[in-house]
Amino acid sequence: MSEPHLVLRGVHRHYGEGDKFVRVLEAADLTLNGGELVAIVAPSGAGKSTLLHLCGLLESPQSGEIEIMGIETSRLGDRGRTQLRRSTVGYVYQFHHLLPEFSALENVSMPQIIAGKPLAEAEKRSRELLDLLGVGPRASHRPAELSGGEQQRVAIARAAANHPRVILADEPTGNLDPATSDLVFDALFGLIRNEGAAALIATHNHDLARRADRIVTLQDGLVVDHQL
Ligand SMILES: Nc1ncnc2c1ncn2[C@@H]1O[C@H](COP(=O)(O)OP(=O)(O)OP(=O)(O)O)[C@@H](O)[C@H]1O
Repeated sequence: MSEPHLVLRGVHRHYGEGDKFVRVLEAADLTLNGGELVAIVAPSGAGKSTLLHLCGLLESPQSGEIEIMGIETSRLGDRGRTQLRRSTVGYVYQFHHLLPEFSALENVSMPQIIAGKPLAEAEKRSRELLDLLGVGPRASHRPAELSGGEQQRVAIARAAANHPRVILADEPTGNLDPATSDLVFDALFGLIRNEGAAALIATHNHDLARRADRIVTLQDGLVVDHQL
């Protein structure tokens, strides 16, 4: 079997001190393999966003190891972390965060251009992704000219633009109605399988979580397997 895309070992993360001390993760372990889709379902404040930020190298743990594509990240400096994040991680948020003055095609091309890809190649990849996610016909539309579900599918295409090995999604359907959530999840699932990425998706939607390969929750600072 190929190496896991993401591994957390004994990760500890707390915030604040004294009466503001909040222990979020105590000794969290998690392994995500390529093509695997894991849903994380836990109550508000349990630490889902914290876990995703740690996996995406946006925050550092106080102790423990986080490995992405075999690279142990604790000894990397800020530049090394940023480089690794840009080349291996794609992030999808609850609100799409697309750039309002740019078209769907430009929004998806942007991270590729920043990574140094020539424009024609970037646009080719963007069109493939937009087609795969069912929003190809909206490529020239700006975010305000798209529905909520379309905006979110463009945001997923953008997250996948640089072939990330790990896709992290924080409530990606949190502000969509059930039918649209289903559509966006279908698109996200199809994409992850197609690209062979590993995905960790925080969601409050149990029906969607059940469609993942595995469901985990956070309990006493640990990541534990969960059945709904
Ligand atoms: N920067 C911070 N400083 C202090 N405490 C923080 C910080 N970020 C998060 N916390 C605390 O850590 C805990 C976990 O927060 P987190 O946002 O990870 O939860 P969550 O499970 O994503 O919640 P929700 O479902 O409501 O978004 C919360 O109790 C929160 O108050």
